[in-house]
Amino acid sequence: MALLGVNIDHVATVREARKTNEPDPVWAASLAELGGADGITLHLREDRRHIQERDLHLLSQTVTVKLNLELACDDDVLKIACQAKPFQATLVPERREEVTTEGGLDAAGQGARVGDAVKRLRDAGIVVSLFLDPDPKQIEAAAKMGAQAVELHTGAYAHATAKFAGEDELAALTVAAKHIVDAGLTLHAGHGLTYRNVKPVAAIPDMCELNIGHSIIARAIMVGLEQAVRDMKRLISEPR
Ligand SMILES: CC(=O)[C@@H](O)[C@H](O)COP(=O)(O)O
Ligand SMILES: NCC(=O)COP(=O)(O)O
Repeated sequence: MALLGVNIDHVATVREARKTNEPDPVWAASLAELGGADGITLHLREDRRHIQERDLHLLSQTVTVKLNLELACDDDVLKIACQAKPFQATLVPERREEVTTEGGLDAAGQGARVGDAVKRLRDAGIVVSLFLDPDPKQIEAAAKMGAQAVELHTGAYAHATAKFAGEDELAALTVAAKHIVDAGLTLHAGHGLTYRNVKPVAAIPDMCELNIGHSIIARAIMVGLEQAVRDMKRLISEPR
């Protein structure tokens, strides 16, 4: 069964809407753990629009499950990551103007930059995952540069399922997943997954970890975070 990493960015989004001190993503992480989260994910963006360095430092000391830090291949955040030493780092592309992460990392086209980031993180003892589109050349580049895992970007599948389609996108994810596993890398997936579209992705063979944020936090506003996490855990553990 795939592990569930709960992304708590959007708890911080609500806090930053008022630049105050609530709701606290550190509290949210504890509640997510109580609901059965296997991991906590956070994205320290260059523009600090939600998660702040203070959150990362406190979460590094308090989270008792796997802490997964998403970050760009940027010198400043790489330094912060190497000091905070989360269990895992997932390298992602970033554009200041984007509403959320739009595409996968270009590990094939920016091999030197991404490879250097992988090395710095691994030298600090951090497990490294790359957030990639389901594209064979990207997966091959990830394996060559020493990444240990690939998180498949499920955004195209998620967009399609919102229009009651998604079979082609799911097929592309399934083929890429096999490629990742055959290359000796651990298989993760995430982005745009919801209570409605998660089950087919959770059922992809060898799926090890799903990172889900927006949909869980949206439901948590209605039912509470522990319950929202429990509901998602149940879905990913049920057969398709
Ligand atoms: C990499 C990814 O798919 C997302 O988790 C992304 O990091 C989310 O960033 P935002 O929370 O800023 O949308
Ligand atoms: N890497 C994906 C993630 O952490 C959560 O993305 P989303 O569920 O907020 O779209």
